[in-house]
Amino acid sequence: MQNQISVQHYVAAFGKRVILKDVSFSIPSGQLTVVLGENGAGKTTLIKAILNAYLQPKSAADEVNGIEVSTKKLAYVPQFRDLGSDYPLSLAAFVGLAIRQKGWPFLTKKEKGRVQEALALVDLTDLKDLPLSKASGGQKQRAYIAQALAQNPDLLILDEPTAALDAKHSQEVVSQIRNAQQKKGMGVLWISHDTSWVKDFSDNYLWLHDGQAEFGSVDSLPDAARSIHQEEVNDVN
Ligand SMILES: Nc1ncnc2c1ncn2[C@@H]1O[C@H](COP(=O)(O)OP(=O)(O)OP(=O)(O)O)[C@@H](O)[C@H]1O
Repeated sequence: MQNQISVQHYVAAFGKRVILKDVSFSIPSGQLTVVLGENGAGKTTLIKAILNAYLQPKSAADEVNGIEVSTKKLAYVPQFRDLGSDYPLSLAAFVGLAIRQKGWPFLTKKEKGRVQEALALVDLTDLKDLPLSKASGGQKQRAYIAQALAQNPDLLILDEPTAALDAKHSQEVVSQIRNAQQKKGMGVLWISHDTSWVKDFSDNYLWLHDGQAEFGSVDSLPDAARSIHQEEVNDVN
């Protein structure tokens, strides 16, 4: 199976503080990999390095800090985005914004179809005309995910997309993303502190701990990775 991300001897350090020590792993294409690790383990640092490797011009992208990203289109949904209470666009227009061609004011029929499909994947079809500023936190989060999905990425990176959602809506987003990932055959790299769904809805885990990165199938997810996170989630609740 082809790898979408290959990391060889990557080191993350801030001054003398080493966060990740010489880590190596590969993330296969077309699968859902959940990134686990306690607060401060280096998850966001690693994701930033992966995004940088993707964004570098081709000549430099082959190996940036030992990271190679082999994907044509990457979409990223950050952890928190506040678009303000006067944001003027509807959910559908917001989703369409990401795929509208430069210099062309209208979406083509095909592009409109992509917007509709992305909204349907996160169950927002009925709310498509709602101004984004009036949407609830969970609806906004789903709109951000729909905007990423409408770009038809080969690789979707999500930074805790369910962090602000209650258990019911979290579960819905998890299964919507899993459905979209399987339907589109895309890779998903998903930072999560909630491990309750991981065994049933993902393929692999990448566990960052003690400066190391451990990759494996979710069938062999270590209890230590699972329980630490459950405790964190329970603490918050
Ligand atoms: N620009 C920076 N300068 C100095 N230290 C940093 C910088 N960015 C991150 N760190 C430190 O690196 C460590 C890893 O941070 P990172 O945000 O990657 O952790 P994380 O696993 O994403 O944590 P969380 O679960 O809390 O989001 C933390 O101790 C953080 O304070």
